[in-house]
Amino acid sequence: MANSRFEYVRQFEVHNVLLPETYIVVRVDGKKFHEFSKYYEFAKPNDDRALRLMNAAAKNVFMQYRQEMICAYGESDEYSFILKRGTKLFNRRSDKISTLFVSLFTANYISLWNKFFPGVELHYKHLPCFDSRCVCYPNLPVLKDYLSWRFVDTHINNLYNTAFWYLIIKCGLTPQESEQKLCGTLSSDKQEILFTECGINYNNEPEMFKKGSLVNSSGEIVHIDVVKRIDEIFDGF
Ligand SMILES: Nc1nc2c(ncn2[C@@H]2O[C@H](COP(=O)(O)OP(=O)(O)OP(=O)(O)O)[C@@H](O)[C@H]2O)c(=O)[nH]1
Ligand SMILES: [Mg+2]
Repeated sequence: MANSRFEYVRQFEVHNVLLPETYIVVRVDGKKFHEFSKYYEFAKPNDDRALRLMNAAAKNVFMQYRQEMICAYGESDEYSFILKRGTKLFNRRSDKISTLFVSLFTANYISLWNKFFPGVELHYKHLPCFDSRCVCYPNLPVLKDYLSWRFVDTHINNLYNTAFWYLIIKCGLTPQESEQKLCGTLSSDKQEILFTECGINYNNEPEMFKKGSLVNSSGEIVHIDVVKRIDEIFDGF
C-alpha cells in the first residue's frame, strides 16, 4: 500500500480486542420493535410468523459461521449467538464481530421477510433495525447461567404477556385492568387466572412461545427446556 503523509491518521483507530480464551456472546436486539410490531400488526402476544422469521435469519447466520459456534438462542426480537472459547474470528475484534453479525442478521431478516409475511411490503420508513453487543464470559458455569437467564426471561415474559393479552382479548378487560389484576402475582397465580378466567391451559401453548428457540450445534431449531438440559447443550465445549 502506498505510504502518504496522511497515513499517520491510522494511529487514531483503536481496536477493542475481546479477552482471549473467553466465550463470546453476540446478542442482537430489534430496535423499537414495540413500534415495528404494531406497524406490521404482529399477533399478540406472539406472532408465529415473526418468531419463525427471526429463527430463519439466525439459522443462516449460524450456518455461515458454524465452525465458530456452539449454539444460538432467541426469543421475541432478540437472538444470542454463542461462540467457541478459542474462536479467532476477526482476531476477536469486538467491533468487527458485532457489526458483521448484526448486519448479516438484518440482511437475512429483510431478504426472508416475504417468505414469512407474504403480501406485506416493508415500508421504507418502517424498516427492521437491530443493535448488537459482544460480551465475554470467562468460564462454562457463567456461560450456562447466561443462557439460563435468557431462557427464564422468556418464560417470565411469555407467561405475563399471555395472561395480560388473554385477559384483554378473552375477558374484555382494559389494559389497565389487566395490568392491575396481574400486579404482584406469582407464576402459579398467572397460570390459575389463565385457566379459570380465560379457559386457557398454559401448558398447551406452543413450545416456541413458552421456551424460545435454540439453534443447536447441528443447526437444528429446537424448543427445549434449556435449564434442564444446560449440561447437554454445552457438552464438549
Ligand atoms: N405483538 C408482538 N409484539 C412483539 C413480538 N415479538 C416482539 N414484540 C415487540 O417487541 C418488543 C421487544 O422488546 P424490547 O426489545 O424490550 O423493546 P423495543 O421496542 O424493541 O425497544 P429497544 O430494544 O430498546 O429498541 C416487545 O415489547 C413487543 O412490543 C410478537 O411476537 N408479537
Ligand atoms: Mg428490542
